[in-house]
Amino acid sequence: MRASGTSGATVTVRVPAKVNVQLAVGAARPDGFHDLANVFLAVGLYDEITVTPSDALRITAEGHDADQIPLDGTNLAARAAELLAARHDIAPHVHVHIAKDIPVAGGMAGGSADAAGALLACDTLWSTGATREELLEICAELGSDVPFSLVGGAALGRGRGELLTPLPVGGAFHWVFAVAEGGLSTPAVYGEFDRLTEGTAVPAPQADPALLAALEAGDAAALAGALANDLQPAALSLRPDLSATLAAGTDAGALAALVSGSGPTTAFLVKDHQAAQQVAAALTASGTCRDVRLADSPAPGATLA
Ligand SMILES: C[C@](O)(CO)[C@H](O)COP(=O)(O)OP(=O)(O)OC[C@H]1O[C@@H](n2ccc(N)nc2=O)[C@H](O)[C@@H]1O
Ligand SMILES: Nc1ncnc2c1ncn2[C@@H]1O[C@H](COP(=O)(O)OP(=O)(O)OP(=O)(O)O)[C@@H](O)[C@H]1O
Repeated sequence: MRASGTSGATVTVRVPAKVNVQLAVGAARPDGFHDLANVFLAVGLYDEITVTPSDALRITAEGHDADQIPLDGTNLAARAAELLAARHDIAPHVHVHIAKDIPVAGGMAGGSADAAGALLACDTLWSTGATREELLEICAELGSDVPFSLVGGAALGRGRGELLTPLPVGGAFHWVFAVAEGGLSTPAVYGEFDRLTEGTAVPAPQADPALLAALEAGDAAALAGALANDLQPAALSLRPDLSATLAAGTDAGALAALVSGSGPTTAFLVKDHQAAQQVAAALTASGTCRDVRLADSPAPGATLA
């Protein structure tokens, strides 16, 4: 096994959050996952992952909600470092520092971003020579959303969301995010989807051509008309209070509103930065969320800082 230290070098990677502009969910598969047509869009809220050679694998975190993530081997960033190291016969002796800005357990793929960031940072630090395909394979092992965190931009995720096809985006889209009190467990939301659809024929998930065309054209009004999240009824069933947040944003002039992924963060598509300020102010005044964030899309994937 080769030593992992490279003369005190430090590598920093910046990784975006995501919103699912379409999340079409099929029936549960025998392995417990659901087949998806998952249209990911990376948004400009970022976590920053810094890795430094150390005498053992160590995780530290700072920033918003940093106290809510585990600092042991269950942290997805630690698992990413370990998986890459094991494949390349390297000792995973690295200090991974996570500067967190993506809401935790909010349906914005914060943990997935940290995993993709740690993977790219360690790969750079250790000069493993891994191909992009190998990194994507490790990402898929870490979680369904992790490949997209590496790639960024916009992409259609098939399978359980890990099989990506990049999508063209013809312009900038502006978003306001309302961060809810507490979090929602992703398996619990998929479980609630199963409960709500029990006894019905769940159709095979398909990407909506009108939504893909709106993305390609950079047409916010058309995208607003096509936004869809099959997990939204399940998230609202577990968190009925989110309806008031959705209403507060649409009443304030958002083009459209939806639950972000498995929630409980809610996402508001707006026309421009002025509308974003207006919707953000109304959401804050509504008292229906604990924080409000503005972000543009698309954003690049995991990038060396
Ligand atoms: C809701 C989304 O964020 C939308 O992008 C993702 O589908 C969830 O992706 P993720 O958090 O990376 O999820 P994973 O860590 O792969 O899986 C966590 C759990 O979510 C459920 N899960 C996840 C993905 C999927 N296609 N079907 C599922 O049923 C399963 O119960 C799984 O055990
Ligand atoms: N590096 C990490 N950052 C955030 N959460 C992590 C991390 N590692 C493990 N976790 C755990 O994973 C759980 C999900 O957190 P995360 O922020 O990824 O949720 P999410 O944004 O809803 O994910 P997704 O949108 O992919 O479903 C949390 O309960 C947290 O304790």
